[in-house]
Amino acid sequence: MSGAPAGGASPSGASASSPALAVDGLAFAYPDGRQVLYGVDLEVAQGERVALLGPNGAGKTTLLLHLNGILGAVSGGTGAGSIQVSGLPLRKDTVGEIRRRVGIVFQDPDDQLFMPTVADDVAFGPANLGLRGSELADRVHHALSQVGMADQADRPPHHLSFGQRRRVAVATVLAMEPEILVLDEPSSNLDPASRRELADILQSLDVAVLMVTHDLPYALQLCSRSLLLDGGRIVASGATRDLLADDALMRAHRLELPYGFDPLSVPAAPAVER
Ligand SMILES: Nc1ncnc2c1ncn2[C@@H]1O[C@H](COP(=O)(O)OP(=O)(O)OP(=O)(O)O)[C@@H](O)[C@H]1O
Repeated sequence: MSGAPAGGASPSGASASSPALAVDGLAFAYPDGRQVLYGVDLEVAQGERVALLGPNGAGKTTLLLHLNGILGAVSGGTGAGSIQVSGLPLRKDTVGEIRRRVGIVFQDPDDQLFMPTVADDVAFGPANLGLRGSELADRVHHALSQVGMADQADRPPHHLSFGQRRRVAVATVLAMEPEILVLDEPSSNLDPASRRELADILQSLDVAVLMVTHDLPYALQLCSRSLLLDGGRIVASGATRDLLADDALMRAHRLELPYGFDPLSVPAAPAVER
């Protein structure tokens, strides 16, 4: 969480009372001219978990890649709009701090794991921030403990199962003590037990989450609120249960629940006051 004083802005512009993430009027076209985002507005409150739903090609990944400046104006691209993370605006001079604050867990853990051991991978980011010695070791141990992988610290990542590698990828991001955890399809390719274990881990974390997912029961279980992106626009926003129970909305945007799944029969994730 932000170290800024409650209710006031720090010299960096960060504020503990600001939303964890605020996106305002985000528009973007790829260099080939294809317009993918059209004025996207969204907010994730401190401690809130929000699902970003939408059919293939809606622009979800394109949006995620803007959140830490991989795409967008700070990377030399074109577009419009603004992004703030706990009150700190994304700009060329803040992109380093924004990348620490926005922890993106990509769909393929092997995109994020490249060191000889699990501990080395988790240490990589905090070591780049300047942590050393016992401070670094404690940070690594804590992040691995948060995902139940502390006993695997000395193993090479490629000896782990896919589900374990995804948990380590989450730990690499948690070790940066982010303001918001951004997950791209966290339940994809997981067996039912690994899927449930990851849900338990995500529910135990005290950090805001924005989660792109096609796994609608997962969104319902973990996220009290969902946003629906289609054609580069937020077309619906509300309680996940209400969105999933809206048959006409679901059909209009190519979202389908598993056969026989009734969103009204599942306890909804508790809402966070915003
Ligand atoms: N590098 C690129 N250059 C041009 N167009 C791109 C590029 N990357 C993605 N697109 C286009 O942008 C649109 C949105 O893609 P994006 O991957 O953001 O959607 P998505 O909602 O994440 O889809 P999915 O659910 O399939 O992952 C698609 O039409 C895609 O073809």
